[in-house]
Amino acid sequence: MYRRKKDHKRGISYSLMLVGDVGTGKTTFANNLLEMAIFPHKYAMEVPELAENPRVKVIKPTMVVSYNSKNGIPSHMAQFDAGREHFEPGVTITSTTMEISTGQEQPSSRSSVSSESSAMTHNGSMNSDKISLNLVKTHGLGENLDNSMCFDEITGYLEQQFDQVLGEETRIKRNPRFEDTRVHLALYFIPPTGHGLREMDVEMMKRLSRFTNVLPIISRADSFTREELIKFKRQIMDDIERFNVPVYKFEVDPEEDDLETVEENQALAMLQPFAVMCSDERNENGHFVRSYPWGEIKVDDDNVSDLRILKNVLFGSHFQEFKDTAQNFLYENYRAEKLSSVSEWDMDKNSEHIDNKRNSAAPSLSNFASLITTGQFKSSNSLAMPPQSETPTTPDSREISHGSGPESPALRQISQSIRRGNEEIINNIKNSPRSSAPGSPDKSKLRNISETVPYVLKHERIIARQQKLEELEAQSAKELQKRIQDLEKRAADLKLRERLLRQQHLNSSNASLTSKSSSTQHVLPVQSKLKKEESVTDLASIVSGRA
Ligand SMILES: Nc1nc2c(ncn2[C@@H]2O[C@H](COP(=O)(O)OP(=O)(O)OP(=O)(O)O)[C@@H](O)[C@H]2O)c(=O)[nH]1
Repeated sequence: MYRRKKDHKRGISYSLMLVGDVGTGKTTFANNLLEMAIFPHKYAMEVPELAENPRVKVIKPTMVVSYNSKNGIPSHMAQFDAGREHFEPGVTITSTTMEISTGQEQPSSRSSVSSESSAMTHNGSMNSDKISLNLVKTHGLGENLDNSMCFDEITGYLEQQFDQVLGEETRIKRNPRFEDTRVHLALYFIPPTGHGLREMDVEMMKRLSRFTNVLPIISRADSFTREELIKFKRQIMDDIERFNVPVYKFEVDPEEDDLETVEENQALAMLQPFAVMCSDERNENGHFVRSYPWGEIKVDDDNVSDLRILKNVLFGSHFQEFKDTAQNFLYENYRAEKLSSVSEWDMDKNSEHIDNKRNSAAPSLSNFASLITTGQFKSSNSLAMPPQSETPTTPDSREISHGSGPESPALRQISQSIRRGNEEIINNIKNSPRSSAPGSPDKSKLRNISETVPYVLKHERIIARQQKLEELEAQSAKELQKRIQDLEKRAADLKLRERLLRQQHLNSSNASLTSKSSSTQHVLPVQSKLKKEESVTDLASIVSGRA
């Protein structure tokens, strides 16, 4: 009840991500989806007029939320300027939060928001009349020669949102203002090539699908004739099957679902991937249209664009389904994986990076291991460097690695016991979160976990980031070295060539001198002989001179 009241007040949170190559129409799509010119185009000369849709209110303006690639320094919460976006290397991720009113008091024109309202009330999935929509956009994907960094950046962002929830969940005292920014659905924009999926599309969608639902979208659908579009859609679905891309599928369960849902999902499955046509232009009736010399097309026309259907799917029929799948399936998988691997990871990393970590002020993961087995931190200053004189309550990985090497049976045994303890604690949290008496060891264990897990996750990310930077540095150093070698080789070649040319030149002048001297009846035989001896390679001329 309390949650519902809160939802009612704040609005149901919903997070969408728009991913795709540059120029695939993400900005135009977002503007059409919200029925207002909210996002400026990258190369637009004029900033569009805002606040055209009374149902949409911007709560948080567009901000950069990614760690951009500049030295790994976060540009977190920097204001975003679409006009300067191309100066940033890699990819930029922005987030815009808006409140969409879905109340019945609004005029019931055919719009995304009104259809969403009716669909949601009809499905019983929502009692609120507000949606707090977080629209995440990626900028710059496909602009770099090597896009792997962009993939990492985007999936890193998605993972970070999971980590934040995981950290929050494990706290004893929750933050009442915590905002869940897990992305429920990513719309992946496929450029209208007419040639199926590219390697980049397959890779990006696969990576996204670990953290969110993925819907492939064909952009700029007006590029195709009806037959071409059917063929292109078939090619894409074939590629999705062939490369096992786990996109969201409109599947049915005939035993569970009612007839209406079965029919609806079957129709949507036939339509997939949705092909949209969008525009910034409006006609005199306020409809978004694309006008061409031969006529005008409405972007909501079902004969040429799936935009209207997609809007209904996003905010109506599958709204709750996307949220549930993202939170109850994808996040739960991630959570279980993370919690069960964190202690093992700790042991491995500690033995591998023992020297690097010794001077690190970051929280030590070995704390996590020790608290799982004992329920106590090694030190109350766990986030700082542990004092040298401190005696740990359990043998931590440092001692183990000093004592008997990383592969010792003791280490394995401890790792197993940590795992068991970890699983036990997770089960305790799941089954009886309130069962332990105040001050009991379980409670202190839980408190310690709740304090540690957020730092463990953060620390893990920092180290991964550091490693990535080191890898990049090593790679660029290698490339630089290779270039230097190439340049040196080329310089040596050029020198050699220059010498050869000089000698050739010398030889030819000597040859002409010889012919002159012979024609002047051998007037200067000694000098010419001496000159030619200076040249090492011109053996023929020396021989002829001597002769
Ligand atoms: N023909 C056609 N053009 C479109 C469509 N949607 C958008 N465009 C045009 O495509 C160009 C790029 O559209 P944007 O919406 O800026 O694309 P984007 O993906 O946001 O681009 P970046 O900001 O570079 O990532 C603009 O000139 C749009 O007018 C469409 O459905 N059909």
